[in-house]
Amino acid sequence: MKSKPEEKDGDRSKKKDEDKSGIFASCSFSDIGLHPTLCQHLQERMGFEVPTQIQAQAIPVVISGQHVLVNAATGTGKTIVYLAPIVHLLQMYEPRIERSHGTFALVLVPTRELCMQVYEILQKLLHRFHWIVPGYIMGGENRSKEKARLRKGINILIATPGRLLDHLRNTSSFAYEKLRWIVFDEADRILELGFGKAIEEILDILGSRHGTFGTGENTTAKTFNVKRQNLLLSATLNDKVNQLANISLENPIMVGLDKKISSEPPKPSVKKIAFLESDEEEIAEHVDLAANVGVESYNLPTQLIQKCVKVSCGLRLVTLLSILRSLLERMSSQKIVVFLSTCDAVDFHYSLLSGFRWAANLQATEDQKLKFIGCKVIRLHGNMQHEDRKTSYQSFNSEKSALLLCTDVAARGLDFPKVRCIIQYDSPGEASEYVHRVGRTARLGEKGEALLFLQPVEIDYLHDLQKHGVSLKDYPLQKVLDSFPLPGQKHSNRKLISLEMHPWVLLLQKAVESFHISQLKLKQLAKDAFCSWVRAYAAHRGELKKIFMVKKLHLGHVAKSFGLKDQPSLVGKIIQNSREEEKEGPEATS
Ligand SMILES: Nc1ncnc2c1ncn2[C@@H]1O[C@H](COP(=O)(O)OP(=O)(O)OP(=O)(O)O)[C@@H](O)[C@H]1O
Repeated sequence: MKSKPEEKDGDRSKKKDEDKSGIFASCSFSDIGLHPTLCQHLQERMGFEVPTQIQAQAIPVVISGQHVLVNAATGTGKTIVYLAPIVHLLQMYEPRIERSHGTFALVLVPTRELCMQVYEILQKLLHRFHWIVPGYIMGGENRSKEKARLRKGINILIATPGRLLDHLRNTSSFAYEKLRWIVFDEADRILELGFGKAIEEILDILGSRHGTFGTGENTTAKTFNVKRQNLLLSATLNDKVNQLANISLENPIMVGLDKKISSEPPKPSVKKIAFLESDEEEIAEHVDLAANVGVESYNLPTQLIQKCVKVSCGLRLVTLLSILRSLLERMSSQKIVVFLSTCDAVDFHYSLLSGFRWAANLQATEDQKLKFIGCKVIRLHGNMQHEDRKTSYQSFNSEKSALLLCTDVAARGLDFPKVRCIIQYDSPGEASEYVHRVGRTARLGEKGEALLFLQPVEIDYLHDLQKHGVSLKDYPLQKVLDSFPLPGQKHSNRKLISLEMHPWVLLLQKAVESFHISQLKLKQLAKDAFCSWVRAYAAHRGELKKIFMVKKLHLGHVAKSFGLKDQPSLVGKIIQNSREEEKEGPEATS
């Protein structure tokens, strides 16, 4: 580490340029057919000098009017892939479209946060096209205000599926006769969240289900003469995308980045999904992505550093605390996201991490202790009040340095700037979820690090990831623990000892337990979190059940990971139920 600063900076910027060269295309926005005003706006007001590779490949296809499925790595600019062509085509309408004409484009997203994010980008994009009205509708918002906005007219509408269906059924003034585009952003997640039936009903009402496009069949009294174009976008392909493609796309074109990223201009990676001959019509009705992609090798950002923290259950909490502290000491200004499996677990860790004060000397008075986590701690999950959820989202967006504790509600699509590290404290389940979670960092060629916590009994999960081309290095835990100063001990004196007996671990565990004792509310949160965590663990599905086996859990150690000395009593029942369910077959995730 003795290199001259100038060399280091030079190397760094060279490395950064190399990282970015695989992301951007060597053409301009006007080369791919966008209107000059829009190109100028993208460049000058939004700071997008050139299109990303996926934008260069997909935008011309979207403009051509065909149904499209876009598959590209996280953080490569898929939002612009659909918003820019829609704005481009809508602003060309002669005479100009008006608000009262109703909705021309509908964008369906799985979460409220993504709804707000897409809406904000759309607002920016429409700056020069003031006559096109954007809007959003989503769960948690005031229905009557939404009704009023729909009555006035929203030309490009961003929506979550439940609330959209609600308005389609109950808001008679919602005008969508001119609907031309339906976009599914993070398509598979919409189905995973259980919106499958809602989507089918939405497509039926809108007359946009496969086989009924624009015919008015199965639709309400409103008739449709407009040519429809449906678009699906996701960083991962799986059965759910397949399912949605089957019901919503007609002869789709699939656009995706080549797996091998090079600095060459983008090769067209556009393929027509194969359809069978007409005598096999019944089968030909279905797009079989699974057959096209096999076991998909996921596109992960090449500059992303991925590591696995192998640690037994009883040491999980102190390990998490130590890693967070080490990360924040390494770089005081940075953003970190920690994914947990349940809302209760988020609430418990939020209370602990935002309140826990510390001094290496255990005799220190409260006044002498400092916050263990020296940055703002924010939580985000689906059981929070709508307004609190909004505040958390906005706050993590704008903070320079913060720690976000969240469930998978933040796993998809969210584009928080400058997130440096993703910690998957609870495992993600499907490999595709791993990809989306880590995708909140290392966006658009930026640096990023991802750490996955696994217990020694769960190590087979790494093989599961490997099947999808994802491989992780070991996290140097011992080294990190050794780096913390202890009263009366010099760094160099430390011997290699087991993690359980590591003096830093023992000291920290003791401090957490005494903090716990002093906080009555925390104990209840810990108990609730413990129970829901075990329930979620027992709810792993399919093959994952063989890796995350609830009967292999040492419940005393699980309790310790929530700072509890004993395991709460309710848990015996949960285990018993889950074992019975294990015999009966998979259960729904909690
Ligand atoms: N051409 C461009 N030039 C520079 N920045 C861009 C360009 N296009 C998009 N971006 C920026 O790239 C970031 C990632 O874009 P976006 O959120 O659309 O990615 P994504 O592919 O949809 O990711 P995910 O799969 O996680 O949803 C955003 O901050 C966006 O503003």
